[in-house]
Amino acid sequence: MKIKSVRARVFEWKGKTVPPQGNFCSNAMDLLYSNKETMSTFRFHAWTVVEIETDDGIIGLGNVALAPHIAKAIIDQYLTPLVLGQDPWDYEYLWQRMYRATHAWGRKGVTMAAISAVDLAIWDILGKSVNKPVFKLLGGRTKEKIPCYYSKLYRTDIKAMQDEAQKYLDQGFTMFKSRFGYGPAHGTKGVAENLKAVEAIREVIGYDNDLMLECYMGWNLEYAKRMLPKLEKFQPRWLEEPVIADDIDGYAELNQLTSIPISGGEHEFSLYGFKQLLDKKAVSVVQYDTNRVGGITAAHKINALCEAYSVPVIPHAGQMHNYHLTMSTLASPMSEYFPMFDVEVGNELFYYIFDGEPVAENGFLQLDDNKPGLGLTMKTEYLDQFQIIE
Ligand SMILES: O=C(O)[C@H](O)[C@H](O)[C@@H](O)CO
Ligand SMILES: [Mg+2]
Repeated sequence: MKIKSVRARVFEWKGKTVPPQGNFCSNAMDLLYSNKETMSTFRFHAWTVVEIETDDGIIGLGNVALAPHIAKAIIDQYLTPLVLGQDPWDYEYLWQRMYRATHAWGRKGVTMAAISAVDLAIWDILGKSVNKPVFKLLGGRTKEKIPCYYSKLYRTDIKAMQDEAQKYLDQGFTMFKSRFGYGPAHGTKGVAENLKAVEAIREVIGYDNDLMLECYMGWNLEYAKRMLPKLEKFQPRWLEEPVIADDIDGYAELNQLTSIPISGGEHEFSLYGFKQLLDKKAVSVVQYDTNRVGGITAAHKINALCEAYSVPVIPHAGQMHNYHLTMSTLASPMSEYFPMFDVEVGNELFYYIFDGEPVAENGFLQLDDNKPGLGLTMKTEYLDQFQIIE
């Protein structure tokens, strides 16, 4: 079997979006005095879809959400020539070709995200060519079904957050992730607001359910050191991305500071990036995203690394490419899960582009043993709300 063609298209969402709200989610731009509209630089309203066709007519689907237009350019100009005419079963060799050919300027960020998209499409082909779901090629079914946590609860008014938590508690979720709205730029009032929201959600879900707290790189080491002791009484299962991804020593200091585990990894890349995080004990939960980190070829290796370090893997964002990695290893106890809703930050765009995503039932997800490849097809019902760039 040989790769005959690679097609990368950018799906730009032109449909309805939830307007950005103030203090929606702390983020790396908050520290800048000029940053007026929070999260504006972290709204992903486009997605690049990669379709790789083989000489025997199998089409594999890959995807990338980070800087999709740049990712497409990298795929078109650099990665496609490296995989055309090659056997997709030589996926490690092809991954190394893409990684080494772009090493001088790639390694992390959008280049690794572009490599991930091509790699996902290759694995989709592999599964389809042997009529097996991808997780069966990685280690098979390690769970009867996948526990998942409800991920949203962005900062808004307290009553609305409590109503949202109650709604998904009633749907059977037992694990919830919420976002802080405030950070170092918001002073002691922001600290109080942050604590008020955590307390309010705990009032709804109680202490028999898990609560995870997300900073999305919006704090700094000093602020996080002030906040962690104040958060201990709320027993969060983890505190996520308290500082910017490059502050690995900051992560490591925070991870030893209190009883609260520090999580991260959705902005880390490649096996080497996670070796560094684990060697420094920077995180107690690894959260790569398979469409960023280097695809399935890289994520599968990181799963093994995490197993060796006894650090759980809970991939970012849910989405099918991550579910196969969670299903295929005991090192991954659960998945993140965003239900389908109006396009806001953009993680939800996945539901508008692809068909096949499992819907959580009572806080669990199921994958189909009989659905070959990643198990995704292209959705048509929202196509008129996308501008597609070939
Ligand atoms: O952990 C996450 O889900 C990410 O950090 C979100 O995608 C991001 O939108 C901030 O919540
Ligand atoms: Mg996160």
